[in-house]
Amino acid sequence: MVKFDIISGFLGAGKTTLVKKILQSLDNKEKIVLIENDFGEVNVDREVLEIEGFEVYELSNGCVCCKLKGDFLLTLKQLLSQKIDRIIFEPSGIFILGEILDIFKYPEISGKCFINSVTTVVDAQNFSKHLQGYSGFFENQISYASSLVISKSQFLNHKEIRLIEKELRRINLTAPIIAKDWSELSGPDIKNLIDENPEECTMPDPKLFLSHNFDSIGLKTSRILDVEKVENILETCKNGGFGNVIRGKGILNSGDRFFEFNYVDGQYTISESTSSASGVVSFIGKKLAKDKLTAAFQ
Ligand SMILES: Nc1nc2c(ncn2[C@@H]2O[C@H](COP(=O)(O)OP(=O)(O)OP(=O)(O)O)[C@@H](O)[C@H]2O)c(=O)[nH]1
Repeated sequence: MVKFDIISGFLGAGKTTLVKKILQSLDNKEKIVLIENDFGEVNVDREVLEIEGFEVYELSNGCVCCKLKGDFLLTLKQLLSQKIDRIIFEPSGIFILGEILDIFKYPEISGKCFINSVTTVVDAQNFSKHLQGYSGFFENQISYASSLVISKSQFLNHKEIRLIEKELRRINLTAPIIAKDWSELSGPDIKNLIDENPEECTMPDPKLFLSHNFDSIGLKTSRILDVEKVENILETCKNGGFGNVIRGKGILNSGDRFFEFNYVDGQYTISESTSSASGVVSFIGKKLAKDKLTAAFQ
């Protein structure tokens, strides 16, 4: 039977970062494929993961729990006709697990594949903001996790982390909670996350409905943009000049090198990229000023 591992978490929580760590920790004799679902029109994560040499199937411009559910079923059927051992699935940050469970009841899927784990990444830095602002998605993702992993814990003190753990335990009574700084996570820590779950995955009531009324914009650009220019754009995001930007990411060309940017709720980083597939940008938020964002990058 093919193992199906879900790495869930809200926008910008750290799913792709954890997927990379998981892939580096798993037995390299296993044939593993990835399904990346991005709410935006352009799938930046695919570019990031393919650089690392992994086989990635992309589902973009919507969420597999609603608009892309049919595409998800087709992709799954196609993958299960091949000889593989494990599928790692990174859903969009606004994914509702219950909405795809019926797919795992079809005999052609259930006879070949089972949900092995649901790991939810919880962003420590934005915990209160996400809990208050997007509680439907946020609590749903936490409550059905078989493991919870706190990301960006190094930005908070011990007491703040304990409070987050307490809140997580209120929402999910049983899942192990991992709050270590990710630079200290060992290979076995990561492998245990998805393969040693003490509890069987508890499956949610599939009737929960949450409206995906988020805006997104995906752009491809051949423009040469230097880092300072992109810093200015991200500062404008912070100040609300492009609407309410929740998440932004991209790979760009500064002329002599490629760089990646990551924007999550007012914080951003810019780092060097090994990608040669540059010129991709994606933003998700509410009431986005799409024309202004397009003009900034194109
Ligand atoms: N310092 C630090 N940064 C982290 C950690 N986890 C994630 N990040 C950063 O957070 C940003 C978002 O991480 P991703 O892994 O792309 O998050 P994601 O959940 O896949 O984001 P979506 O694309 O919205 O689905 C990146 O800049 C990461 O480097 C962490 O534990 N520590």
